[in-house]
Amino acid sequence: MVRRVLVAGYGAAAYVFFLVTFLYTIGFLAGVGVPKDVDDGPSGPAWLALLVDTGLLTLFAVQHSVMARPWFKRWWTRWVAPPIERSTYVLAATLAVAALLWLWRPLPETIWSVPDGWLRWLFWAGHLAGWGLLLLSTFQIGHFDLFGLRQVLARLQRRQYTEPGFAQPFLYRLVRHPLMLGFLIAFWITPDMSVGRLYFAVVASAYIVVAVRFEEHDLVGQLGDDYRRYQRDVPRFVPRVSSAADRRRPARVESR
Ligand SMILES: C[S@@+](CC[C@H](N)C(=O)[O-])C[C@H]1O[C@@H](n2cnc3c(N)ncnc32)[C@H](O)[C@@H]1O
Repeated sequence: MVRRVLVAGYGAAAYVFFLVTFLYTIGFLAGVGVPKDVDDGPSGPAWLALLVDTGLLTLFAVQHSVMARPWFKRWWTRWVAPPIERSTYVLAATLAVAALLWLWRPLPETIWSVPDGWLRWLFWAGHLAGWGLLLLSTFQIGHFDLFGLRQVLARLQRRQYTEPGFAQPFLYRLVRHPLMLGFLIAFWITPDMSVGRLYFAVVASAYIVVAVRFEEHDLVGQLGDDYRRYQRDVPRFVPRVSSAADRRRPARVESR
């Protein structure tokens, strides 16, 4: 019993840590409500800022990509118990983000700044819509599974955990990667763009384009022709202009 409670506590702590860091990241990129944002930090030569920032982004990319691969999961679940595997992944990813937020060096020169007025509000609305899309997408494919909470809860209740499986709810019938599209929108639609923010957006967007290829490679491995059909029918990031009836009709993918 004590062990199961500890497992649940670990999962809950990892989730809370993620949530706080995620909210801080929104403030960090928006430059609102946080003590250190993307344009704050120690001043120094531009080459040093680029070196440190590239290292931090690379750390996140490597952690995220390697630990998400099926071969890595098979390997490390020999040591990490399956109920806490996802929470440990979330913890590692959050630590990599926290390091980035903490150690990021600014390049604050302005690239663009939308003047006060309706256009600036429009940019803010677009920016927030990106974060909203991201959050909504997590709920469409199982928010609490994605962040490891249902796994530890099942262990606490001595239930067998079953993965939610491949889903095609509304957003996933429009594009294959709505969650990543949310990130892209939040990175690029911003009323104030500095050199540092632009560098972040360029590198993070390039990483997203590469990371979804790895993810799709794994999904083709798991689902075969069903996923290939989904790839053919549903665009990667940019929704097709089609009728509402088309969108209601899911591509034929059975389960993961
Ligand atoms: C961080 S989520 C990102 C999902 C997707 N790339 C997106 O941008 O919306 C990554 C996890 O979602 C899973 N996944 C991707 N598409 C899915 C779908 N349509 N239904 C359920 N899980 C999905 C992947 O297998 C992976 O474990």
